[in-house]
Amino acid sequence: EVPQNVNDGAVLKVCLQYLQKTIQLKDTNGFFAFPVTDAIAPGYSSIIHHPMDFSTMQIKVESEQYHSVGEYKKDMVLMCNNAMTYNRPETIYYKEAKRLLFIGVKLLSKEKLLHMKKSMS
Ligand SMILES: CC(=O)c1cc(-c2ccccc2)c2ncccn12
Repeated sequence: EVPQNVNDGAVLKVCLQYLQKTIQLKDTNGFFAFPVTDAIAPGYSSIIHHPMDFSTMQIKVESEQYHSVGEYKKDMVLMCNNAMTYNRPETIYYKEAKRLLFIGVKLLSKEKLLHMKKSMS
């Protein structure tokens, strides 16, 4: 019988891998797949001090740097807020960030997570 706390780390990792895959699928243009460079976004690194993107989040999931879904959600919200800070509202990047934020928050909602937890136990 595996003690529950050991199992919880494995369960969390499977949940985060599922959430990452599901949310990243919505980024159809791949705008959020990799860190934004100053080459494609002039002045980005002097405006955004805590950059975040899906490839960074993927590394953190695989190396078990997230200890809860809440910590993962914070990075997803940070990634979207960065895009809504740097880009003007009329740009596709801003609009895509807003859409991803809505999808992500809905997917990571309390009831969805409770349901997922139930289906895991
Ligand atoms: C996410 C973001 O802010 C972003 C992604 C991109 C992007 C564009 C093409 C390919 C990959 C990312 C981008 N280009 C200009 C200004 C902002 N961006």
